[in-house]
Amino acid sequence: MNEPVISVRGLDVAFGARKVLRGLDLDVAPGEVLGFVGGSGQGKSVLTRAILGLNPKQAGKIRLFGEDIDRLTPRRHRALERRWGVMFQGGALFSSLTVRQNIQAPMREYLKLSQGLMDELASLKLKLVGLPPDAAEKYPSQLSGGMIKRAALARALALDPELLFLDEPTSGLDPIGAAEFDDLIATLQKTLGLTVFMVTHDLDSLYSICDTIAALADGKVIAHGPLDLMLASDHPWLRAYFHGKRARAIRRPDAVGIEASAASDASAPA
Ligand SMILES: Nc1ncnc2c1ncn2[C@@H]1O[C@H](COP(=O)(O)OP(=O)(O)OP(=O)(O)O)[C@@H](O)[C@H]1O
Repeated sequence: MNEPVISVRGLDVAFGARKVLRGLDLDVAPGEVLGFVGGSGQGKSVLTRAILGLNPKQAGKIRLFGEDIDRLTPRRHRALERRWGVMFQGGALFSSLTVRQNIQAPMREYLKLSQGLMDELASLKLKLVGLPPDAAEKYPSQLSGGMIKRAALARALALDPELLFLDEPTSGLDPIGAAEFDDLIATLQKTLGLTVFMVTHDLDSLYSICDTIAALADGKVIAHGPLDLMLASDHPWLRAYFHGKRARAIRRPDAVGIEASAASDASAPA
């Protein structure tokens, strides 16, 4: 088996007396599109930030592209950072910079390129995420919610990453916008061969673009596998999540049996 792109073992993260992650294990394989789910406040963002080295951990090992992040020299760590892109919740664009400048921010930080080349690259990234050329000179406050997401995705792709972290990419989008954004992620993943770690509450995204799903509860990954494994799980949180009232609205052509079993489970909490 190929070495995982992300490997987490025995991860503990606490804030004071509050233990958020407790001995968490997770592997993400090359090319995998992982949807990471869990109740609000369970620690999905904390895990993402710990993997990115932005949250200190109390115990455990995190390996990225086979490298133990605790054993890297600052120079090696910086080289590794260029191999991933992050789209933070809400986009987190720099409000005082134009879209073009936002996309070029990682290039300025990590690469030494001429302004002309950075302009060409920024135009390319805009095209890649389906934004019109005139979006380049706009400020985030002049963009719609959907355009902000696309601009944030373009910035996450600025350094041609192999690994993409997405924190609730479709939140706040209307269903059509969310479906278009899912399609965009799926297309980019295939054409660029990305590994994707996506925190989401969006059941449609899980059904339509994720190869596997990992669920977080009580500080641990309680299940990790394809959708069918999640649907078959007896874990109360997974049953509530995948067979609750909201889940029943989701229809798949091949899901007759699943829907029948969900419909019969009238007692499952939403
Ligand atoms: N810097 C911090 N200091 C103290 N507590 C924190 C810090 N960051 C996160 N927490 C706590 O850790 C817990 C997990 O937060 P996190 O944002 O990871 O949840 P989440 O699963 O991403 O939730 P949501 O789905 O609502 O975004 C919360 O109780 C939060 O208050």
